[in-house]
Amino acid sequence: MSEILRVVGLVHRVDGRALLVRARHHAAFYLAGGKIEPGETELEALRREVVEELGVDLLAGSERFVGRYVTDAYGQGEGVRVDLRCYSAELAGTPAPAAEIAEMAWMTCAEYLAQAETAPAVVELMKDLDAA
Ligand SMILES: Nc1nc2c([nH]c(=O)n2[C@H]2C[C@H](O)[C@@H](COP(=O)(O)OP(=O)(O)OP(=O)(O)O)O2)c(=O)[nH]1
Repeated sequence: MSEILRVVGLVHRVDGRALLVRARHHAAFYLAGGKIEPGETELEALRREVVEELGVDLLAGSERFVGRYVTDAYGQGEGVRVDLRCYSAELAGTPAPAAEIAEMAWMTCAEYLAQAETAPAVVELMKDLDAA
């Protein structure tokens, strides 16, 4: 049976590079963020996940919808899709890896595409950001 995960992701760019995270036990970097819990708005989920993963809050009112990407989910079994809603936002402090995040990195589109492993939705997003 096919499943679709409703996920929200943070698009935060400085000097042309996007902030990406890599969770423990995963090879690919992707957007900070995660599944939207029942009853939560997309921005509530984004804020909760960013605080958890990067130890920093979003600057209230700075959030902007960037785009929605429906692709195969990264790191899940066959037939699992992700519906990734992406928002840009300013951060109210300096991000640092926390909780299940093993490391973070700042990458251009070209640097992301050169990674040995990538997340399909992030490939699409990075190409769109590069073309904009
Ligand atoms: N945070 C995030 N998740 C993504 C992206 N692209 C993508 O396919 N995903 C998938 C991976 C996960 O299956 C799911 C996000 O779930 P989650 O971050 O709440 O993680 P989780 O602990 O529930 O999932 P799991 O890693 O234990 O399977 O969306 C992305 O850019 N950012």
